[in-house]
Amino acid sequence: MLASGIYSVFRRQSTRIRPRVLCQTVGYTTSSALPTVNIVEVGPRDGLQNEKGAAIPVELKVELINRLVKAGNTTVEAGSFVSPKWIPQMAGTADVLKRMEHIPGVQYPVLVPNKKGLEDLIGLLDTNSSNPPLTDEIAIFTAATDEFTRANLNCTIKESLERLRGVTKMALDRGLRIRGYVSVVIACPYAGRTDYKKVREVTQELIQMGCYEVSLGDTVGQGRPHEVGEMLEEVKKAVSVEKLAGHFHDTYGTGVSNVLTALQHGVRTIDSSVGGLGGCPYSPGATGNVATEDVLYALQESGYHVRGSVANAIDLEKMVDIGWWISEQLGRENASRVGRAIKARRQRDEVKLKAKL
Ligand SMILES: CC(C)(COP(=O)([O-])OP(=O)([O-])OC[C@H]1O[C@@H](n2cnc3c(N)ncnc32)[C@H](O)[C@@H]1OP(=O)([O-])[O-])[C@@H](O)C(=O)NCCC(=O)NCCSC(=O)C[C@@](C)(O)CC(=O)[O-]
Repeated sequence: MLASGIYSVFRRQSTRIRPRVLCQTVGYTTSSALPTVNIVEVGPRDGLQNEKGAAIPVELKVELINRLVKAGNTTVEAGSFVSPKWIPQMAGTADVLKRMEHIPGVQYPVLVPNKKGLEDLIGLLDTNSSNPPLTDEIAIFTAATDEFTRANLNCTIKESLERLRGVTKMALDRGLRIRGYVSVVIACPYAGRTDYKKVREVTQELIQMGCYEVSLGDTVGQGRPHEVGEMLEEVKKAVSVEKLAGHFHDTYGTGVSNVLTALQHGVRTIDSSVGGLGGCPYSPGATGNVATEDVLYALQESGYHVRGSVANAIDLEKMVDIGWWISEQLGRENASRVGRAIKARRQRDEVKLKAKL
């Protein structure tokens, strides 16, 4: 009964995880009949890549990833094999992969922009025949406007897709799973409002190349819920909603609303970032991703089940601790509203307890 329950929930996610491995390794159970939401924790990549100032030590990145997995996250983006001249904070991703814990059943995708990044990753995998492997998943990325791809990848959309065709072929030949990203799906910092038809075309191309899923990025964090809904309905004309994920930055405070809208439109995978870490190096003024804590709180008792490995969930209280810990380590404000509220609640509880003693 339990096993079939687990399998029926995970069958729809068969491209994301392998149920049998998962059951044996992290001992998940899920009897929930509720629709299951997958969280892709992007803090260690999308979050940290945008931190200004001194280089973030490898040890800190490793500790962040390990803590996130202990809190129940089952997909944690671990870094990028990009040019350190372009994104200095992602230097050392190979060392991060080598030093962090690898829990069977947990996915640790890494971004690669081009063949050079993929060759570096494959070189690393070839010299580390660990089981489980250091990673078995890459994420590739492009955008829905030429202006943004020029800023982010130094080429047009068409050129980026041509490059990515070579990357995906090589990755699939190597047995790696591929996740795709399309940035600026609602608005672009350089080109204004995005044409949703372009989002549809680019998403479709990434799926045809072999991505098992494409994450649609409101990179600027400017999207309003109705716009997210309109964009998704356009993309769904060409791509099945099971293959779509939502990636919302929270610049205008619409992150959680946009997550809920995406779920209403059938999306079941959401990217988010502990403590709301991040921004986008090529989207001036954009804040971090919607905070994972805020998403978890919004989804409690909402009719959705969030998949995770701690008591069959992601532990919100532990995520709050991590959000505060990493914010302090980085000397930044904690951007999670729920993180701040829960800390205040804990302080009040402590005062009440002391008063009773
Ligand atoms: C793609 C390039 C390299 C083109 O940049 P380019 O300058 O046109 O590339 P190039 O081929 O001329 O190479 C320039 C130098 O970079 C090196 N290089 C080249 N490739 C690599 C590599 N993979 N790893 C390490 N080094 C690399 C290459 O070897 C060379 O070194 P040099 O000869 O000058 O010493 C550059 O534009 C780049 O690295 N862009 C990455 C940008 C990036 O990582 N952006 C952030 C991630 S996307 C994002 O955050 C959005 C997302 C996914 O979260 C969703 C959303 O929110 O919308």
